[in-house]
Amino acid sequence: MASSAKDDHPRSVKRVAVVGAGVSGLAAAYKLKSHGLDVTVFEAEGRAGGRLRTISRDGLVWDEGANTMTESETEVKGLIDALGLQEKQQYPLSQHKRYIVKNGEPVLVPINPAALLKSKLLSAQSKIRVIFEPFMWKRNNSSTVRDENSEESVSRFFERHFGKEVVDYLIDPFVGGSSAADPESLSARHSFPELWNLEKRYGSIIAGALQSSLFGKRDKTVETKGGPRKNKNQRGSFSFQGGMQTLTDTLCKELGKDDLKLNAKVLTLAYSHDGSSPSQNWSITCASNKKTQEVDAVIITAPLDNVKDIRITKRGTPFALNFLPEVTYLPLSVLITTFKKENVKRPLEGFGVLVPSKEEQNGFKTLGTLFSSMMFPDRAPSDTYLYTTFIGGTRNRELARASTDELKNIVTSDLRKLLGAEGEPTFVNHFFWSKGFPLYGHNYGSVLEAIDKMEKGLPGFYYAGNHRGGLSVGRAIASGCKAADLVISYLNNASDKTVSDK
Ligand SMILES: Cc1cc2nc3c(=O)[nH]c(=O)nc-3n(C[C@H](O)[C@H](O)[C@H](O)COP(=O)(O)OP(=O)(O)OC[C@H]3O[C@@H](n4cnc5c(N)ncnc54)[C@H](O)[C@@H]3O)c2cc1C
Ligand SMILES: C=Cc1c2[nH]c(c1C)Cc1[nH]c(c(CCC(=O)O)c1C)Cc1[nH]c(c(C)c1CCC(=O)O)Cc1[nH]c(c(C)c1C=C)C2
Repeated sequence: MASSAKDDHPRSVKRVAVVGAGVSGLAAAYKLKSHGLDVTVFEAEGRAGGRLRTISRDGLVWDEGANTMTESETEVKGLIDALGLQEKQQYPLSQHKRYIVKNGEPVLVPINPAALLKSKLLSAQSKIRVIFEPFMWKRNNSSTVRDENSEESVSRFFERHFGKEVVDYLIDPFVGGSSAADPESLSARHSFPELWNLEKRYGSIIAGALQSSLFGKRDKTVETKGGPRKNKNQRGSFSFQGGMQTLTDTLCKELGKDDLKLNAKVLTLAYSHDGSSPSQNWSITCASNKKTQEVDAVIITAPLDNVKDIRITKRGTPFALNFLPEVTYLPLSVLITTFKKENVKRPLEGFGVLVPSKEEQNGFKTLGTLFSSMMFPDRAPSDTYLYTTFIGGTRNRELARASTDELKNIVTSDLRKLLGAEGEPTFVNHFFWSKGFPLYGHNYGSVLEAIDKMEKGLPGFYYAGNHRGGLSVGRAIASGCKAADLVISYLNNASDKTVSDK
């Protein structure tokens, strides 16, 4: 019997390597370790956290990467609970107040039908089109539902349903503020999979969303060991006391120093299983330590661009990754500025303001600004406002690379127009992400296929992170946790196989 054979010959603990100490890699490592496996995380940089990056200096706290996250994925709630981080979760004040610039002025984004009817954001014609979308679809059923395999852009998808103004003043700023991309470059199927499926099922997006949320209410409460629990958190976005990096710092603490190798860029991965044993099929070398490390399975969370640089061999033969398509990356600059409150003449309360591309004609050059110290007052002294402004993305790749001085002038000019911020900022900090975001563009389907092919060709090799299934922190965590589950069942299957082979 399998179990007695196991007891007679206790197997040493299985070892797993995780490449990349961003939030997906750390979440995967935490799950594997909680499962009793030996884990080593290899990180190329001298710090862990990846795109979660918080700085505290001179009484200011700011995030240079992700600023908030949501609990839309069940894995997030599970992780926060397991880490005991609920007490440190910080919900932004007035987070549902979000603004979009129209004709040079910030306009509150309507969050219900009554507010939409009153809003200055859309013309009467567009409002009518939104309200009548469910009926319009029925009339134009055959012409509006697109071919399932077509690679339709986000702009075309929404324009068919709601018209051009909705794309220009709702969709364009929304995708800018959640991916730094523009609606023309994004694939509708991959950027809005839920809406894509709603259209397929119901035709009308609005009718579909209403129906599915009515039915969904039943589905959203899930049974867990601790009793029924809401699947989706209704409280919206959040951060942590001390900023987003609190999450990855806590994960690192749980892992322990020995299990996390910094300045350890992975250079080679060799799969060498010869059929004699299921254990330690993988050898790894990294930059800091040329000594080879043996592991049973590998999870890679490095950006695909970096994966191409790793030399992978399978039983002595190079495993060429030339089938991986080019991923387009979007550059982004993040500018932190502070102003004395008395110098900001029209401050706004809420989450932040987004600038549609159309508003470039009114002289705006930024993508948007988070009202960071309005959301989290403990992030700046009480007489100071701290703002986080984003520049670049698909809208202006060149500007993302501009000097700190040039960007400071651009941000100061936009904040003067939007909030009446007068004079120079009292503090400026600039962080440049040369490859801030992978673009979920029209070739994204082939990226997913290539990831599958890579995993199929390499036993015990799994890929996770924000290139797969979503850009958000929550999706990256979910992806890491899924990869950890796959490793666990791969190792269990391998052990069962050997034991029964005996
Ligand atoms: C400016 C900005 C703002 C954002 N805002 C938000 C937000 O508000 N809300 C939200 O939900 N999401 C936001 N995101 C997205 C989110 O932060 C990321 O998608 C997520 O953190 C990605 O995590 P990851 O683990 O997949 O990748 P990463 O964080 O990129 O981690 C990958 C790690 O792999 C390492 N690595 C690369 N190559 C190797 C190698 N060969 N060997 C070893 N290590 C290697 C890298 O150094 C890196 O640390 C934002 C991102 C940016 C850039
Ligand atoms: C203006 C540029 C950007 C702002 N944040 C980001 C950019 C590029 C990056 C970003 N923000 C979010 C995500 C996760 C996306 C996801 O798939 O969930 C990313 C990659 C969170 C987010 N920010 C906004 C929205 C609508 C979301 C989705 C989650 C949520 O609703 O909270 C809006 C928004 N982003 C920025 C501003 C100023 C802003 C609204 C006023 C900055």
